[in-house]
Amino acid sequence: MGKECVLGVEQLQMRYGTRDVLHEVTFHVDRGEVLALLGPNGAGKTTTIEILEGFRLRSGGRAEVLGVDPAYGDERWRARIGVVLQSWRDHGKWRVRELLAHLGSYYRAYSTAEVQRPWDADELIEAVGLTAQADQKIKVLSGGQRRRLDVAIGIVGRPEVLFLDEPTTGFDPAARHEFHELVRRLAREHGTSVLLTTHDLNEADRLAERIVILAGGRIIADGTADQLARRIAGQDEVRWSCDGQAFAKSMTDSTAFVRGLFGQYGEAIRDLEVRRASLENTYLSLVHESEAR
Ligand SMILES: Nc1ncnc2c1ncn2[C@@H]1O[C@H](COP(=O)(O)OP(=O)(O)OP(=O)(O)O)[C@@H](O)[C@H]1O
Repeated sequence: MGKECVLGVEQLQMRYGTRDVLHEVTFHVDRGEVLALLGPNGAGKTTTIEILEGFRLRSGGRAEVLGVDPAYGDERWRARIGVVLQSWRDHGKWRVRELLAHLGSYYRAYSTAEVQRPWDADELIEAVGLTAQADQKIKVLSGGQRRRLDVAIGIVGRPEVLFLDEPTTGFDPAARHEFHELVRRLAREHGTSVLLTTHDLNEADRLAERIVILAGGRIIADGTADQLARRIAGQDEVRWSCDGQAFAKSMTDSTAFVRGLFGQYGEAIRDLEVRRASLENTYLSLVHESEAR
């Protein structure tokens, strides 16, 4: 079965005044796919996401989300997308369950046979790990708990496409782990397509099936973490020790190297370790390469 593209930009351009900040950016996301948009500060990630959310008008090129040009998305279209915005501080007096039930009620009119809207408030609260805080006022929540609430607000309408702009900033490691599980479940079980920006390369590696790297408003890489790693030389690092001496070497074909090593030294080889280039190495190398051009 062919994959269904739910979101895409082609030759996308953005100009602020006389400055071009996006240059012919082209990528797409399939149904149920998690795509991470990475890039240094100022690369154009938020601008791209805001254009796709319909919050910003592009200067050129094409954009489509769920078959609609975001510049002309109506309420029905908006009900099918989810956006995680930063903290709902103005609602400090509301209680968690109360706010989610209230916001969810706006989506009821957009419920369909395939997608029941909104998400039941208690089920949603459990899914984001806020059960113990369900009856607390928002102003007493910790930073990480507020962020979980932001995520709950973003998905209360059971969106088909979810935009997450640096979603786990301020999460403790356990909250981050639970959040990753939630995003995977949304993609796998509910077919939600996710476009995520993050500076946490571990997060991108764990969550995303595909990674797009933007630098200076241009796409410099697009592929799986493995495909990107293969683009940089010396991708694997092999470490071993022999007769009490430690060795380390970077190479492209570690399998052949290890075979040769055992052929030559056999039983004398100890502490063998083979490491694929981390996404961090790959990312730094690709960004550095693009800056040198
Ligand atoms: N409203 C605006 N007016 C003028 N320039 C802007 C505006 N918003 C963003 N920019 C510029 O556009 C470029 C891209 O910004 P954007 O916020 O999209 O980058 P980003 O990749 O999301 O960065 P970060 O990782 O720091 O969040 C930057 O050079 C920024 O200064």
